[in-house]
Amino acid sequence: MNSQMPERRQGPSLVRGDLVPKSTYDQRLLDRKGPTGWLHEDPWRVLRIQSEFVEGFSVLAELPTAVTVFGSARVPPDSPDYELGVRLGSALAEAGFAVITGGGPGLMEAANKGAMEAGGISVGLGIELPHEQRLNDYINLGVEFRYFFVRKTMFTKYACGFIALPGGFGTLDELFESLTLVQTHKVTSFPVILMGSDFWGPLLDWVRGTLAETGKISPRDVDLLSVTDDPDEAVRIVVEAARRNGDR
Ligand SMILES: CC(C)=CCNc1ncnc2c1ncn2[C@@H]1O[C@H](COP(=O)(O)O)[C@@H](O)[C@H]1O
Repeated sequence: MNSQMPERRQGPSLVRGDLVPKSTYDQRLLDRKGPTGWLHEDPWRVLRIQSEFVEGFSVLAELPTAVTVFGSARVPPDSPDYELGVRLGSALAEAGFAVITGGGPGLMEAANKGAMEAGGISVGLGIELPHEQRLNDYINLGVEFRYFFVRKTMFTKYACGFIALPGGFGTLDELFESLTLVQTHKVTSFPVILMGSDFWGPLLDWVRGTLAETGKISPRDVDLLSVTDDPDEAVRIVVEAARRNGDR
């Protein structure tokens, strides 16, 4: 063998001759002049998604049993629905539940406000949006996510029930995702509660009428939803389900 041949050990491998690269792994790692296109490629995204799960699980794993509250981002503080959200957040906190919301304004803020004012744990799981936005002021534990689907896992994993206040597409998306998880037994003994009977009434009529009557859902599926205007009643439903599930 030619002892003049250049040789390099690279971790577990050995390269000689023309295969010896001009730089080392460390040099390339520390080189700030390299291209950055890989930041936007899928293998790197997968790592970023993984890190988001790791961060979310780490921050939330030691929460007490929580209830996730969904609701409109657009409701102003002087509206009756905001007031309902505050009362709901307080009632949940007084019953010992952490309250998880999407961390935004409107009814998310209302539920966080109620929870915080009642001395509870008020959690905001924020999402990066195209327009500037920060977590609301009534959160004592906040996590910001890049990916909607990672955040949605956190809404479910740490909660023992979902409560939907009035809302638009975002709330409906979260409500129906929750219902599908319950319907398909991906989560068990999980109450899904609608608060605001006037607001949700027409949707429920359509669920009972059109969906059930045309066989798109089973008649029993209608019972997966509870409706109330009373925060204490919502808490009672969650507590009973949590007891059945052995959560508390
Ligand atoms: C004023 C405005 C559009 C702010 C958007 N800011 C938001 N911040 C955090 N979560 C959000 C936001 N918009 C929608 N969501 C998610 O979707 C639901 C509300 O959507 P919507 O307003 O009902 O359809 C919330 O439960 C929340 O999880």
